[in-house]
Amino acid sequence: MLFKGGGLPHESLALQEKLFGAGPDYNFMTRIERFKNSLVRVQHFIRCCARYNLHDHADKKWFEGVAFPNEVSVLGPHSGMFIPTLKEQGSEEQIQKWVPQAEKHQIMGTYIQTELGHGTFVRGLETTATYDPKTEEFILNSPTLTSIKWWPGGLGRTCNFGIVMALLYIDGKNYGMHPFVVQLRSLKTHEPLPGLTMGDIGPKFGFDTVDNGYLQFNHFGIPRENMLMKYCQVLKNGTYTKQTRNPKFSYGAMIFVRSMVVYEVAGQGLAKACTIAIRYSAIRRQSELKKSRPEPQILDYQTQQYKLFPLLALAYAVWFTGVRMKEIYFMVNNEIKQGHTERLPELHAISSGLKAFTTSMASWGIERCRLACGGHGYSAASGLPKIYVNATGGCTYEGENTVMLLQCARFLMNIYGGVKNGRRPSGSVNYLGERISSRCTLTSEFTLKSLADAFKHRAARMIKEASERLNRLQASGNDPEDSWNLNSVVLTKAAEAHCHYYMVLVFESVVESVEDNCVKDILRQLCQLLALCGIQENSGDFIQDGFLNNDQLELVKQKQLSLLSEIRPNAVLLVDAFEFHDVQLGSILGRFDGNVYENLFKWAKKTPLNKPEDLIHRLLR
Ligand SMILES: CCCCCCCCCCCCCC(=O)SCCNC(=O)CCNC(=O)[C@H](O)C(C)(C)COP(=O)(O)OP(=O)(O)OC[C@H]1O[C@@H](n2cnc3c(N)ncnc32)[C@H](O)[C@@H]1OP(=O)(O)O
Ligand SMILES: Cc1cc2nc3c(=O)[nH]c(=O)nc-3n(C[C@H](O)[C@H](O)[C@H](O)COP(=O)(O)OP(=O)(O)OC[C@H]3O[C@@H](n4cnc5c(N)ncnc54)[C@H](O)[C@@H]3O)c2cc1C
Repeated sequence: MLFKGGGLPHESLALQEKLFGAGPDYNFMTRIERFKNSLVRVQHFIRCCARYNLHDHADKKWFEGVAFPNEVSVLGPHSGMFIPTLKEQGSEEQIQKWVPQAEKHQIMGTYIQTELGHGTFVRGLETTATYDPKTEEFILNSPTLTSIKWWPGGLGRTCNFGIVMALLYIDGKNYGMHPFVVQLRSLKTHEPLPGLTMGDIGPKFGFDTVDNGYLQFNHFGIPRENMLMKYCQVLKNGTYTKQTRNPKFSYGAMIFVRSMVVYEVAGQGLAKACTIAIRYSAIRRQSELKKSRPEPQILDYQTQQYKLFPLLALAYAVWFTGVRMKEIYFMVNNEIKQGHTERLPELHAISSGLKAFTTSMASWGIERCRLACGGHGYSAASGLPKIYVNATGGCTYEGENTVMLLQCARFLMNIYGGVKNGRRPSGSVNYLGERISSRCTLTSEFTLKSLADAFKHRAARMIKEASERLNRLQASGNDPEDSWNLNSVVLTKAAEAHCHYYMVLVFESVVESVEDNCVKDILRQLCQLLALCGIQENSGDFIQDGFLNNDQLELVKQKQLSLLSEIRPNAVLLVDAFEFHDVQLGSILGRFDGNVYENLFKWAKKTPLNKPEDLIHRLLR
């Protein structure tokens, strides 16, 4: 119950749907078959939403977890970006016009921003939307090869609508990037409309079930009413008006998805991988621990525990951080709706930083889980390759991770600069207003408070040093931009240290809030392990200014090792607590019943290469 909350009823409903549990094995399908299979599931999912009255985004998400296990659903961009952007950036009339159709899936949309030549640098996008007051239309055009839209999910074959980000031109003047609602395909024939050249961009590392696409505009007209006009308007005569609000509001869809990715992608992906690797390590026996004794479960090897338990602790930490990130998003977004925009920069910084920090950690962790499963981890039957390729996409989409860390660092530098000028920081950065203590309070007890304080010290010091280095670079004659670039490695490390502290702090607060003493003790062990591993892996950061000494580092190592034995008896229960159904895991190694070998054998016999096939037979004969 620590995890699922309201999710169980919707998962159970979805599990009753035969279509979601049955069908050919995903691993044996070609990309086209995977895509078709996914479309059949999408259609069934849409029918289920109507049948069970599923309207709420969270309810649908639980249902989707079973309907599209370990795949990214092509509905993701529709429900995660198209609808939220309509709601957040549309006027009341525009919301009334498009949102009900979109929610009933009568129109299917995506978010069309990235181009062949630019993804990261949004201000460098080239697609134009030129207003023509005579026809009261915007003319969308792709003026160059590099301006062709590239990557949007569902654009290739599925979607008939999209929100296109394009540069608004009126009377030759460039008003910057704006969102436009564009019908892409006929609602009758599903053919692309004249003036549009579009298709799928081809096979990828993962995301087989998503038709990421391209789109080239050839002077394509859309009605004036199709520019999303909540914050900016273009009147019939071409007059441009805008509310005196932050121009970065048009980046709102990205903040939303980044905030969700921490839980939905990093948290879920790593928790699934840990479930598979730890369950498997409990049934797999190998070698001898003691002569002439039965082979031990591989989970009894300390080295195996050392590989997996820190990842288990990380999975819990990322999960809790993801839940907190969602709460913060909805809280600040509500404030923004009431006109209070003060916390937008902090929301942008923390969502960018955590999206980058957690997807990188999860991606690395999932691969470690796969390696920990030995040979069978390399088989698709483990389910781990599929989890990895989908989760690691999160390091790139919605803002490449290095770039996101630099956005977080930019905010930290602003705040630290403000503190130097006497301003008091608040929220996630309030610690930057405190005096950095040089005294380390870590003792062999390793209280969660003392551990969190160590991460606070590290983050504050690294932010201070990044800021001072930036100033030094400028003082020695570099201009601000070059100074930033020459300091950017240091800046990303400072942003990571900030996010790391935030994650430890969230975990600590969850442990403190648990009432059941037994659960609290077990979670405390995990939280300690997370923090101690963080200290050991980054020990240079903690000893550089003499905060930790060698004796304390030795204590850290000792406690880490003793925690491995303490966590061992609960390890399998701790992954069972995530409550992933076998259907969601899609893994023979991670089966709940532990019946791995029999099912691996059955699975291998079904592989298409074992079927009679003329050409192969002839070539081999
Ligand atoms: C629900 C679904 C969940 C699960 C989904 C799973 C499936 C997913 C399927 C996959 C789906 C994948 C879908 C996809 O992938 S959709 C495509 C996603 N694309 C990106 O994410 C592009 C990344 N690039 C950018 O966002 C911008 O270009 C950046 C941010 C890098 C620079 O931008 P720019 O050059 O314009 O800015 P600046 O650096 O000069 O800074 C100027 C000022 O602006 C502030 N600033 C910047 N940005 C924001 C902001 N957002 N809110 C508030 N403020 C912001 C900034 O702090 C600075 O403030 P100050 O320092 O001056 O005070
Ligand atoms: C699976 C997937 C799904 C996607 N779905 C969508 C979608 O639905 N809609 C959509 O519009 N887009 C989508 N995208 C595109 C995605 O948002 C972009 O690929 C992403 O924002 C990264 O931009 P880029 O490709 O331009 O990377 P680049 O910016 O070219 O990154 C390449 C390298 O350059 C570095 N770099 C770039 N700029 C800087 C800088 N300022 N400072 C330091 N280093 C820098 C990066 O760190 C990276 O190492 C998707 C991408 C993927 C992989």
